[in-house]
Amino acid sequence: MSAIAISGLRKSYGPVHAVDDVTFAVEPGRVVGLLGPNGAGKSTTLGVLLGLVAAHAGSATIQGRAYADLPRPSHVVGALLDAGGQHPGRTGRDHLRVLATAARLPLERVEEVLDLVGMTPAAHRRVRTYSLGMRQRLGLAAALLGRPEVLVLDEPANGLDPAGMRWLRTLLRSFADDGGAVLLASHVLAEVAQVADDVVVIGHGRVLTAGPLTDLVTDSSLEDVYLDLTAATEGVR
Ligand SMILES: Nc1ncnc2c1ncn2[C@@H]1O[C@H](COP(=O)(O)OP(=O)(O)OP(=O)(O)O)[C@@H](O)[C@H]1O
Repeated sequence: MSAIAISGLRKSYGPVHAVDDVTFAVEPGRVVGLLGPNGAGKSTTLGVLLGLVAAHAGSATIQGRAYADLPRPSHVVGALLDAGGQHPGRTGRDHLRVLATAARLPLERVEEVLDLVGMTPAAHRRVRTYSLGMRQRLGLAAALLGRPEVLVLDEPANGLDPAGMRWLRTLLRSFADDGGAVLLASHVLAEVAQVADDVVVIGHGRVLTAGPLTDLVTDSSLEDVYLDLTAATEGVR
């Protein structure tokens, strides 16, 4: 069974076909980069997958079930969509404790994930004092809380410094090498090129290409391939 299966997915906002018949899968042990220009439909696809956006047609499942039907979702999937969802007045540690309590996870796990993302020294500070990169790290800690088998990440490298980018890459690689599956939406092509096994490129809501990175990038760089593929869909809708 695929870790993530998206099939014939459609979602429109008025006249805009945000997602227009999108089909792809993420297998266990793979890091899949979801690429596409601004407004291509990446966030909408992830939103449907995580039960935040209702699709008009098709299906999006995690380990064979819609998100809403997962018995203990935090044990199955960890998501980082928008680091802005963190309460600014809470400390980083309290933010994670609230999430851990809601998911019925032991509070010791909070200390483990804080350590994992390198945030232990800043855990007592309020989120409003965090830099973007620190909020991203806290968001990743939240995603990892339930020891999920699937990670769904929207622009996780946003705001990370070079050391943070390398740390993230290592984390995602070892997560996948342990059998986990990662779906990673990103604009940072160099980052995707260094970590992804497979790439799905979408433009104007449609899949332009999908497959192993090594098949896509032979003589040219991922940037060249990506810009060629998306040239026809240039400009936001
Ligand atoms: N809530 C909404 N209401 C109206 N239109 C929306 C809404 N959400 C997304 N859209 C539109 O759907 C299309 C796809 O948007 P989406 O956010 O999925 O793209 P994206 O690939 O994530 O873009 P970006 O890289 O800029 O984050 C865009 O044209 C966008 O304007």
